[in-house]
Amino acid sequence: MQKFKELGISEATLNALDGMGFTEPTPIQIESIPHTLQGTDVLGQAQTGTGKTGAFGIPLIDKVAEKQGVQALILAPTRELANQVAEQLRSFSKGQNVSVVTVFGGMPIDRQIKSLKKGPQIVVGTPGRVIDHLNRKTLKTESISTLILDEADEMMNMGFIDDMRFIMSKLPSENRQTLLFSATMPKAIQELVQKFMKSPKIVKTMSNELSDPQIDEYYTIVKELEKFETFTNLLDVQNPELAIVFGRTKRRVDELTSALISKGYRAEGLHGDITQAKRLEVLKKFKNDKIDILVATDVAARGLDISGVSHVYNFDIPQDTESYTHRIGRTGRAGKKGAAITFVNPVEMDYIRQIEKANKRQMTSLRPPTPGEVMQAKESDVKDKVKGWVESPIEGRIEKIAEELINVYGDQKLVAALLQELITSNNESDVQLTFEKPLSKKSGQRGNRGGGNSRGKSRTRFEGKNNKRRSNDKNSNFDRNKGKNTKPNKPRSKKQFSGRTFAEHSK
Ligand SMILES: Nc1ncnc2c1ncn2[C@@H]1O[C@H](COP(=O)(O)OP(=O)(O)OP(=O)(O)O)[C@@H](O)[C@H]1O
Repeated sequence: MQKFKELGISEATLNALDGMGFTEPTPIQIESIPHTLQGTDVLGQAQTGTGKTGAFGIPLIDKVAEKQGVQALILAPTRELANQVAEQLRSFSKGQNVSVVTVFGGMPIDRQIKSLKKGPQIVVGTPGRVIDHLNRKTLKTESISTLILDEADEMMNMGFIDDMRFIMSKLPSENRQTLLFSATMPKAIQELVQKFMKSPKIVKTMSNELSDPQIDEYYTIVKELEKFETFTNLLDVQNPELAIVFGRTKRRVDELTSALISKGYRAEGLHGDITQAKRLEVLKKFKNDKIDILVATDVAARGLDISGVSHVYNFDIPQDTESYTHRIGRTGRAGKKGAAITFVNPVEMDYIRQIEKANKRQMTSLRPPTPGEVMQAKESDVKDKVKGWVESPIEGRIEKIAEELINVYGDQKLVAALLQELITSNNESDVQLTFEKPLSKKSGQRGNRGGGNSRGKSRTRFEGKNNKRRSNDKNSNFDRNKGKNTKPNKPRSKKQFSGRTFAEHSK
């Protein structure tokens, strides 16, 4: 197996990689790093979770180290992704004199201006805020020699094509190296971006399937009104380590989050109407195990790298195959296994077939858990919890109440009554989600997202009457969640990942 050293990476960067546990480069890193170091433009495509950030980020550190002024600009479609890329670059450059600054909307511009004045070598940002800084002349471009477009197809889907063109027009072009990476590269995008690049080297390390074989893919046929119950039943039976559940709209995400919280799950929502500070806080909580379920719109579909995500649930079927690929790619990362379960209304089955066809993979039908399986899962969950409770310190006054109750009812009867209450306690709360129309029946040709201008040129979109243009909610900034019930709930204990076993005997 090839080592980073053989790819021409410097000793200083090798030390940082060693500290991160990056012993061997991934295939996309092996294939693309030599070209990047030579200064060639690269169009890189590899499956989700296979190290594309390192593919452009590791050689970039060697390119910019010790230089003065902004050397590289990286554009990403969402603020979370910009932040994550910057964090990775800081890790790659540990111990070296490389400074990385992020610029994205929703955060105070003054602080960004101050950071830019200090002359970082690398700036990572979302297109809107980068343009803002270009117009204010607070982002100096004269020494930029590298432009990186991360998830370029998504930036185009979001309508950033003109913004990207504008940004490129403001950068030196003669000796500029342009790198573009994504897991999905629709033809229209390839054609379009090649105009911005100089004889790019196309590096593809995809297997035949677009979806990662590390991910077991299931679909569950369920009617709209039964979705929530089926979902919580699956959560109880599969007991994910961490789960991301995707809803189609912001309203759906808000309602689903409140409903999960009311049922005792540790969940929080993420969408474009939530303030940026809150969005970053929610992600931090998810990464630090303070919540188990992240409920999100497609704002979380691209690039987010959170280790421990064992399950992705598509509560609503995604509106196009690229979105499906990126959503499920939040699990099964860096060689780990994961499971993705897509809920499908009986009238939406054509969409499952389209995904299968596009990804050249069959999905497995997963029947909803039976009441008996759910009850069994709840019982074993409570048993696990009891162990922890018994081993934790218990206050004297509680011991006293226990003594009183045991004297009245006897210990077995008392424990049985309490267990029954624990196991069935959240069953009664009634949950009403606003009815979402299923995607309309049929089609399957290459679709257009509608909406005019440059949006919608790149996506293999399912066609149908209900396919309104996906709301570009990723960077808007209005906090609708204020005042919503976010009180902490009983944590649920973690069990071994059981998705596959369950699926196997439910085929
Ligand atoms: N050479 C390596 N050795 C070990 N771990 C690695 C290596 N390269 C990347 N990783 C880890 O693999 C995970 C996925 O990497 P990354 O986020 O770059 O994937 P990606 O291909 O950009 O995925 P996506 O398409 O979803 O954006 C990260 O946690 C990263 O730290």
